[in-house]
Amino acid sequence: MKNETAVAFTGVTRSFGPVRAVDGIDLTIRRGETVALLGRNGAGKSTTIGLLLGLDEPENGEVRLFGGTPAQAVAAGRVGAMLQDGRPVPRVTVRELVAFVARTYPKPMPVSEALALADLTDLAGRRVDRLSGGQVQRVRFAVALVGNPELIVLDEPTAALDVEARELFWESMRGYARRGNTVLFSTHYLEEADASADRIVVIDSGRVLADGTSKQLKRAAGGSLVSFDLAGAPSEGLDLLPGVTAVEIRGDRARLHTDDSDATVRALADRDAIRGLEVAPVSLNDAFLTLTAHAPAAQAPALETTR
Ligand SMILES: Nc1ncnc2c1ncn2[C@@H]1O[C@H](COP(=O)(O)OP(=O)(O)OP(=O)(O)O)[C@@H](O)[C@H]1O
Repeated sequence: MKNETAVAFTGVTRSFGPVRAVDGIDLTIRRGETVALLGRNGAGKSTTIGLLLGLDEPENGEVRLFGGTPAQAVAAGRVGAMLQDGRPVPRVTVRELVAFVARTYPKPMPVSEALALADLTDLAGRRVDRLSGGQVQRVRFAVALVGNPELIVLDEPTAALDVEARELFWESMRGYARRGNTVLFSTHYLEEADASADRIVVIDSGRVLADGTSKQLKRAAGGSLVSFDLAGAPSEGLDLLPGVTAVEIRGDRARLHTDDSDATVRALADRDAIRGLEVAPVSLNDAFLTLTAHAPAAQAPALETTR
């Protein structure tokens, strides 16, 4: 069961007028995986999720869920979703709303279990329209999982949550994933992808730029960063040093991306260029910036981090 395919995109495209929101995506997600869809504003994440859920149709290519169409998987109750827009329903309590949704699924989990997973047990009797933004997000999470779906799709689930609420949310999500379920979530938060996903798919301009574990992405972007003060020395030739894959000069400081930091540091020592030397692993943030550096800028290049 573990290796069975949950999600398969093959050559999927979707345009809006001149904008190619999804531009030939091939993507396979196996059952039990937790995958982060990471990208800048306008990268194509929500469009991809809409196609996955069958809310929208691809122009070219095909989307399959559990070997069938998205509509079949959704109708069979195998998919739960938490999308970006969704207003609280007035006047019903949290328990009433979750119970109502549960009745629309063929094999729901007990309502109390969904409430516990979303950390809502203490709020079960409260009216949904009287909750804080973070509490409403948890209700939406409970609504997404009460049908006991094998695949849960979360579009920027922690947008607008504070740090503590975000951590609680991911704890709940990991609890759900540990039961063997498949999770796909989109985010701009690099640390969230790093901490909560088995695999990260970076998309930009509707294309998959990178796909792998956070370790693999960091390695693809150059394994370490070696930085030092130029102290007035010329920067020519730094790109030719052993291991170096890219060079950035910021003021008087040079930052070398390297896949062999030992060899790079030895070569710098030979040049007597080790003033203020620092060696650090590439962060996922650096990896993301390197990977998207050559792509055309998205409409709003905001890159958020949780720290
Ligand atoms: N219904 C639509 N009509 C016209 N253009 C659209 C529509 N939906 C999306 N787009 C465009 O398609 C591109 C991809 O948008 P999408 O919402 O998929 O990106 P995103 O990665 O989810 O962005 P964000 O992080 O800002 O939510 C953008 O250029 C967007 O303006």
